[in-house]
Amino acid sequence: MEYSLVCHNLYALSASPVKKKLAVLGVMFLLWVYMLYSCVGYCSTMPSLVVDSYRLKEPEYAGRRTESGRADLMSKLLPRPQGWVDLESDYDEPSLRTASRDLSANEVDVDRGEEWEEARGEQRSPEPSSLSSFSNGSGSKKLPQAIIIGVKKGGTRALLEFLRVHPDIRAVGAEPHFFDRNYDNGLEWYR
Ligand SMILES: Nc1ncnc2c1ncn2[C@@H]1O[C@H](COP(=O)(O)OS(=O)(=O)O)[C@@H](OP(=O)(O)O)[C@H]1O
Repeated sequence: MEYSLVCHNLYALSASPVKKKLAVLGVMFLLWVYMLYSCVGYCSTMPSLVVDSYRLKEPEYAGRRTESGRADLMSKLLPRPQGWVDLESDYDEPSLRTASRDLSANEVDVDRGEEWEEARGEQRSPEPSSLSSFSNGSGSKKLPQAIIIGVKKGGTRALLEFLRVHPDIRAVGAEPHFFDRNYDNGLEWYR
């Protein structure tokens, strides 16, 4: 069909100036359609940049602008490495907790991935109160459950920032220097 149209346009070239212009326009239109067609085909072969709503069910988008929301999103988007150590201790499902703590049982990761995601989803909803209580000072004061110790320039800040991404981990903003500078202030100060 395109071939006959082109022939027709070529024939028209020898007719009159108006027909010549129409013929040129026709050829240009065909070229434009061809380019558009090629472009659409090329775009459809590109990998999609839209994050698959993979496991991010609609209601879970709520709160993505909060710190815990961003962290939750990151933890869902980043693949869990083999031998992932689950630092949380308050998940209800004992088998899941055992699995995530067992560094040698790498094979359970694949099978338990879905359970892990589900457990996280269930645990997230009552979560915001903990962070907000931390920021407004209304939360209970506790001694730390983990301490990062390292020499200067040993990468402790990087480790802290990686851990801080986890929504269930809270960390003080600045280094408290309890053991070297504030030990005399006692545990009450440390809380
Ligand atoms: N994974 C890894 N590999 C190599 N280097 C790393 C890594 N993580 C952190 N870093 C570098 O560690 C430096 C910061 O360490 P600290 O956070 O312990 O510094 S500080 O003493 O608390 O100020 C800092 O080095 P400088 O940029 O030279 O200061 C970081 O770039």
